[in-house]
Amino acid sequence: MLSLVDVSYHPPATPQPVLQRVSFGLPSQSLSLIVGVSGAGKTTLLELIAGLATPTQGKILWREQPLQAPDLQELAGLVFQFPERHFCGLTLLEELRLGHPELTLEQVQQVLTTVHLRDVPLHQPPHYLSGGQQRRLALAVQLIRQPYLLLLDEPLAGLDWSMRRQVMQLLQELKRTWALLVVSHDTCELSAMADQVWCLEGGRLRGLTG
Ligand SMILES: Nc1ncnc2c1ncn2[C@@H]1O[C@H](COP(=O)(O)OP(=O)(O)OP(=O)(O)O)[C@@H](O)[C@H]1O
Repeated sequence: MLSLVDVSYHPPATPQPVLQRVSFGLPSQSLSLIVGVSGAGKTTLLELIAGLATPTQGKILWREQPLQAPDLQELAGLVFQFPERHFCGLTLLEELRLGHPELTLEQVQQVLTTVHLRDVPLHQPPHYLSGGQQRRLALAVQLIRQPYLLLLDEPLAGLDWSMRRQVMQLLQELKRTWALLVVSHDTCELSAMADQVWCLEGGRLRGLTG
């Protein structure tokens, strides 16, 4: 289990801390949801867990051991909001192998099967995929690194009803294997499948359901 213990984040540029004494645990095979209005600190929290920023106080632990940013970068896969805007590969294969040219075709096919993109040709440009397929590719880009934890920033944003359903179905499947943490500005459809739901308000976290 990955745990946050009294994590605060107070960059010098802000009069108030962005996050204050945030504590929670992320068990494997579960989906946790954090809701909060715009500016509540949701993305900042994901960046701390992904090792892209460092808490100014508190600890992030993995099996009781404190973790540093490089450990977190290994353990967590962060899917940004509108991830399709950040695709750089000219083809699906290139996108999946960015930074990991050693990945075998078998590993690539395996992850594409996991996200139900097995039938899409590997030479297809990512931008030719539908919105729902692009979100699934963004998940595959993180899954292929075999993280413990998937961090998802507004995974349903900008999708129509049928694409939202596709992505939700996939998240339901992924939580059988991975720990998932989703942040969103509303309680959205995902709260029905969440194992724990918290609200982030004024930099503090409070539980909504368990
Ligand atoms: N390093 C930093 N320096 C100054 N301010 C920061 C820093 N990191 C975060 N903030 C501020 O913290 C606040 C929370 O930002 P964050 O993007 O985490 O919110 P959010 O809940 O994800 O919002 P949204 O839903 O609009 O994406 C913002 O006001 C942001 O400007």
